[in-house]
Amino acid sequence: MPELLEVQQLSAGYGPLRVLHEVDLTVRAGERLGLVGLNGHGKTTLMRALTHMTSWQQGSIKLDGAEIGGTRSLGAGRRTSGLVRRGIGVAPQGDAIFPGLSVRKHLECGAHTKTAWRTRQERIERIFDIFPPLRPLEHALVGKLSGGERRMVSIGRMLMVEARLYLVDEPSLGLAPKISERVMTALWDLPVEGAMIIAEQNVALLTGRCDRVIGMHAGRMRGDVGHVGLG
Ligand SMILES: Nc1ncnc2c1ncn2[C@@H]1O[C@H](COP(=O)(O)OP(=O)(O)OP(=O)(O)O)[C@@H](O)[C@H]1O
Repeated sequence: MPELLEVQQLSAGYGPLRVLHEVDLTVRAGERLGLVGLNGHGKTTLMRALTHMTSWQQGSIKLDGAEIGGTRSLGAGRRTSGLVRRGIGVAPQGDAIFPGLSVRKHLECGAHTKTAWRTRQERIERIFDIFPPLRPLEHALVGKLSGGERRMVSIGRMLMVEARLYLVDEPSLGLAPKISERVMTALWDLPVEGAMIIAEQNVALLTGRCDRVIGMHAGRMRGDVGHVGLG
């Protein structure tokens, strides 16, 4: 499989704080990579650096061979919308949802390309097939949903366009074990042509639901934990 994401010597942080230290990482097309590490070791910061959401960064990030990294000393988010258009989809930690909007409106927010907007109805149907509990909640306000349902909305919104690289940050956070397993299994079952990185503290949840798991400790990669996929 060709390399879809190639990260070399990526450092990033916030103000004077350096969180990532010369990270190297390669992800192949079709691969689902689990990123494990304890709280505060830099998993979220790596995902933010891939979308230029840290306050500064340096190092190379190649997406499908094109350089999207480089040195940036100020200004989180200036290139983020361009990177999303280039094919990076994000389900951020802790949902980042709008409590006053309905499930349908959230999913429509994810349809940000012209093609996705034109075909949003069938895309929403597909999300309901992936997460059946959302179907009867189509017009419910997201603020009234359970944690598990909100997580499904957040991931569903990410899936409304075909991304090359999906970044899913701690899908199990705050969820009951059974619901976490359901969400993780749905992620594993998705037919994805690009690649997916799933950050997770609970390595057991990744077992059987990722092709490869890498550890992260104190802002550095800790090598492959192992190939734990089913396929
Ligand atoms: N916006 C920010 N400003 C300053 N420091 C931050 C910011 N976000 C994270 N940090 C710090 O960066 C370090 C790494 O945090 P990060 O969120 O990347 O870790 P993580 O492995 O994803 O853990 P978590 O599971 O809590 O998200 C921590 O020391 C954290 O306090």
